[in-house]
Amino acid sequence: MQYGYEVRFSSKPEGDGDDTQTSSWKPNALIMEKGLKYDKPSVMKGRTDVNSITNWNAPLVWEGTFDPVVIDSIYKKMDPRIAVIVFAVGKYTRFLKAFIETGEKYFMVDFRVTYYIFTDHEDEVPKVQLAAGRKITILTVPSATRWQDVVLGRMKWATIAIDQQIRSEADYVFMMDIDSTFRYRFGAESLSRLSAVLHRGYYKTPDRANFPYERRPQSQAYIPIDEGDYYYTAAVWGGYLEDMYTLVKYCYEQSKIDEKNNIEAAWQEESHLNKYLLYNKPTKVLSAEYLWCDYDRITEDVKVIRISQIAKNYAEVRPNWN
Ligand SMILES: CC(=O)N[C@H]1[C@@H](OP(=O)(O)OP(=O)(O)OC[C@H]2O[C@@H](n3ccc(=O)[nH]c3=O)[C@H](O)[C@@H]2O)O[C@H](CO)[C@H](O)[C@@H]1O
Ligand SMILES: [Mn+2]
Repeated sequence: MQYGYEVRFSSKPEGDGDDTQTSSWKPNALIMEKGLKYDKPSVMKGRTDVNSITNWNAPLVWEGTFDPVVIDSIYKKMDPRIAVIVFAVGKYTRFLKAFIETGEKYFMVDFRVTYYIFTDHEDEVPKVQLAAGRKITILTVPSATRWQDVVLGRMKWATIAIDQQIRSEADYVFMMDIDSTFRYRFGAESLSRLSAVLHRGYYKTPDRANFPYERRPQSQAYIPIDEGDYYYTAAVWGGYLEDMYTLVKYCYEQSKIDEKNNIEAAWQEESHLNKYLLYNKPTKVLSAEYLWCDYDRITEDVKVIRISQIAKNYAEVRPNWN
């Protein structure tokens, strides 16, 4: 039985051996084991109903655009340490159990994963049995009276935690919303220097002017009406630790400048994230399969749902309304 619980923040990690273990992970090394059996890839056949490449030549990942056997073999060779950063502040601790339990079933199965749980209610973190090589680290953060402070605060606390601790413990970092459950494989095909997920509500929006980007020039997140590629969700994003650190810190710093100027971006850190990713293109774009939601009809092109956002009563779970 492994719970692997540790509670710490500013203190130096004690470690169980895992933390200091050097990983064999190397960026960009696409080395596959010998003798692996898998279907021959075709140059002619593939998904024809959706685009699976961006105009900067990055993969746009859908079910059917990768072979899990091949991808897993490559990334298992690197055996990266994967950090998942989630916040469960106030009433959001109720989402932890299902998130972790389903994560154990579908998220990076057979990989080394640490769930970093940032919470103001350590005692409400459930005991979930984890597979070998996986653990939970609890980090305490202050409570909040505005949900906006929690969602933006994520950028601040994640910046500090990466600096103080996570940098020496992980190769990849994912930032995720906690109000979600895994439903289907979410695996190594999602790994790259910087991977962002298309927001399910806007992935088919034909006109970029209709993206909910921040449109006020006074905000650091401002994007002119005639610019933009896609609208990305801030509920799931990931990449190499240092690239993620740069981006998380960017969102934190930009929102601090906004705060000084008495402005809050339309969709908080999501607006800053979208601004960054417009000018610093992600190296993989993950389709809306990677974040759907319980209350939206499933569209024809979405063959599987890997994470689904739980339908929740905003007024009931959030500390404030609007
Ligand atoms: C699907 C999607 O695009 N999600 C975005 C959308 O989220 P949502 O409307 O889904 O926001 P949300 O209520 O899930 O808040 C985002 C996350 O912050 C944490 N939290 C929030 C409030 C609180 O009291 N306690 C707490 O722990 C928790 O991890 C939660 O999952 O808008 C937010 C900002 O407006 C963020 O950009 C989310 O990533
Ligand atoms: Mn959410």
